[in-house]
Amino acid sequence: MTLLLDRVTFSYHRWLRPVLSRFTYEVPGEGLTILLGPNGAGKSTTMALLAGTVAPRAGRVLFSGTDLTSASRGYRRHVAWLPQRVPSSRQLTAREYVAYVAWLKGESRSRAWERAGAALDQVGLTEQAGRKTARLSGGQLRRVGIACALAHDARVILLDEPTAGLDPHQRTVFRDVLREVAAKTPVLMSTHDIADLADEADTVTLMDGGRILHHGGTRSFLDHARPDAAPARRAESAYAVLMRLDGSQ
Ligand SMILES: Nc1ncnc2c1ncn2[C@@H]1O[C@H](COP(=O)(O)OP(=O)(O)OP(=O)(O)O)[C@@H](O)[C@H]1O
Repeated sequence: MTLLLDRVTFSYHRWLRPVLSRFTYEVPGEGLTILLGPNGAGKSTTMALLAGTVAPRAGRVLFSGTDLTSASRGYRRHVAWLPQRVPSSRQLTAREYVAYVAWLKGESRSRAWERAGAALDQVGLTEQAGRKTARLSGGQLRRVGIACALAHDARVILLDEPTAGLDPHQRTVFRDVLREVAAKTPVLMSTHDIADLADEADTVTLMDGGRILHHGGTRSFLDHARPDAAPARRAESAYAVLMRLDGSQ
């Protein structure tokens, strides 16, 4: 699997300045990649382009060499996508919601139902499986969204801030799930939880202002930390140094 933004230019409106301009980025083909950057850096935009939910104004989005503009329907089955805001439904229970997404992604009805139960169990929501999603808390709804991303056999998983709004215990549960999932399927995940997740990641991408400031193995990212940074603060320090926030450059 290769997933690549090739010299992509994108703006939300024709008259607005592009968020990304001739932007090239390839999602690593294995393991967990975390996408870091300040608010407004372009992370969600990058992920939405990779998920095929928005189209570039120029350039190409290539999945294993095929341009998405000509193959979007088929492509969406291969990509699992957790958007930043998970819409709730008044009608559907958590299990129905996850099963519906799995069915849309090409699973048979019975398999989608089965997978939905297993995915909700993975994210610790079995007890809420029968509740309408509109009646869940923000963190629970986020976990329903994560379950949707896990409930079908995707070839790449894109998670936009999956840990936002999760309580500390659920973050730990999520980390365990993530480790298991990323061992089999490449995962690209945007996050502000650097300290929590840098240790788990194989690759770290840091972007700002629609540009990549760092892309490489986690160790090479952490090497940017100040030498006096405490071990538990190395990721935060590396981020500050690369973003030139620490006053040292
Ligand atoms: N729907 C929209 N309409 C117009 N501009 C938008 C829209 N969504 C995002 N933008 C702009 O695009 C730029 C990149 O936003 P994006 O959401 O991709 O950043 P981000 O790195 O995901 O930020 P955050 O960490 O806050 O989620 C920002 O300047 C933002 O204001």
